[in-house]
Amino acid sequence: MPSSKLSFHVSPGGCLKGRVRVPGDKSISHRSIMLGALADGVTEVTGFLEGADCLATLQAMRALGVSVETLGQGHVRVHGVGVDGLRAPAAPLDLGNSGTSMRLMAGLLSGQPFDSTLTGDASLSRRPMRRVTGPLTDMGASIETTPDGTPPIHVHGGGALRGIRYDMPVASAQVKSALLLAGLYAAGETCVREPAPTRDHTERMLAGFGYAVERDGNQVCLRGGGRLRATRVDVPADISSAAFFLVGASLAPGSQLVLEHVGINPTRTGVIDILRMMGADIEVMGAREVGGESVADLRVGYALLHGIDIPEELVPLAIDEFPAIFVAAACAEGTTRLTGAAELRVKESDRIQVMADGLHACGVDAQPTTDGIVILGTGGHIQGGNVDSHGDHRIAMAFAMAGLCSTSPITIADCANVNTSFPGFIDMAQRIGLNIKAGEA
Ligand SMILES: O=C(O)C1=C[C@@H](OP(=O)(O)O)[C@@H](O)[C@H](O)C1
Ligand SMILES: C=C(OP(=O)(O)O)C(=O)O
Repeated sequence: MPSSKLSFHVSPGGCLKGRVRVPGDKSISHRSIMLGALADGVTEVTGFLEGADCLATLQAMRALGVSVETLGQGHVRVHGVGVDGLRAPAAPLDLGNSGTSMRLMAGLLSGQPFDSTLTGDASLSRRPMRRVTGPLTDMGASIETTPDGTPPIHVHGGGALRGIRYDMPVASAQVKSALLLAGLYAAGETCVREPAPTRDHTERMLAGFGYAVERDGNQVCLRGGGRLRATRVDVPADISSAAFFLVGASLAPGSQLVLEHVGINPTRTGVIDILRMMGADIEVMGAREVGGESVADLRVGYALLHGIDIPEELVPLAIDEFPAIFVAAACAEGTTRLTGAAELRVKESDRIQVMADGLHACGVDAQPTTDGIVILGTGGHIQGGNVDSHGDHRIAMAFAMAGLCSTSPITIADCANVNTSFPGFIDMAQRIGLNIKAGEA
């Protein structure tokens, strides 16, 4: 039976208790492999996310001639080949479900002397790529998408890149990172200006690999032609995965949970701010610096949540957490309004429409808008129902948490892609008290 038939079945009730460390940060894991590959020397990565998305990046790097050892339990050793050491791949690079892999690799491959093709699954093949191919073309790259601007992407290598100054029309860390990676190969300076702060892991990690990056307000610049020095990367637990349990524990009376060693880079903590504005009881404990990134343990207990108008400036800082936040809003007292989040429509699914449909299936009044949603919280429980995740990992895990505030079971279809970002989700969720089972639909 195809794995897309995997479904989750959540029974109502229960609460979340204990201490857990969710898997490694997806964004940092991707970058550790890419920069490790381009560095001189051997990079040791610990805490690496062994989910399908980051493994797609790892396989792509192997196909480009980089030796990458997977030593178990998130320990990966990357034998860097230097900025000029990649080799032409023998076949198209299949990046599965991973937008980050495709967009960052498009930048990286634009600077190579060989041709390459990037493909993905049905979801990735619908996602917009002109946001990277446009500015890469301005840098002198020869790069094509389909006429719709979707994958596959064909990169014709061998051209000379030149640095540009680019004002991003959308706040996207993937676009910023793609241009910085291409900028490593460009003559002169590449500068990217963002309309609002987005995750800055690329800039931080480049600095960790000894590459000079200048940051000034909303602009980041680097000069091409430098080299990267291998280093150690300790990947913190992914706040985007922790977010599901922050929401679940907030919704279920009796919950008391500690999420260990979570990355709390300020460009990622919008979910904590938003949930606290809604009344959540979240404590950041023992904040510390690990390899250029901040980490902390997060304690979360049950709290009565209320609806809010989500400040637009928090949107890029919580962009992947909205499916979970919508579930919190559905169980909260009063109305929650989100605006300025049209980007949610071009993720692994149209997260505004798919969440609205799922919430309707659970009896919640949720009105999608062009750039957001209005959710009328029930002030307690929602109904159960049958929800379709459309193969979107974050939708599947968000509705799994909804079981903690539903009156009857919730069945969620098409959940296999949870493995892209959170392998072991079912086991960990069961261990801390969620009444969830996975099965073939
Ligand atoms: O750079 C990254 O690692 C990511 C950036 C974000 O995408 P956008 O750049 O499209 O906002 C985010 O949604 C994605 O999960 C990971
Ligand atoms: C949008 C996401 O990832 P990507 O763009 O890498 O597919 C996500 O993980 O929520």
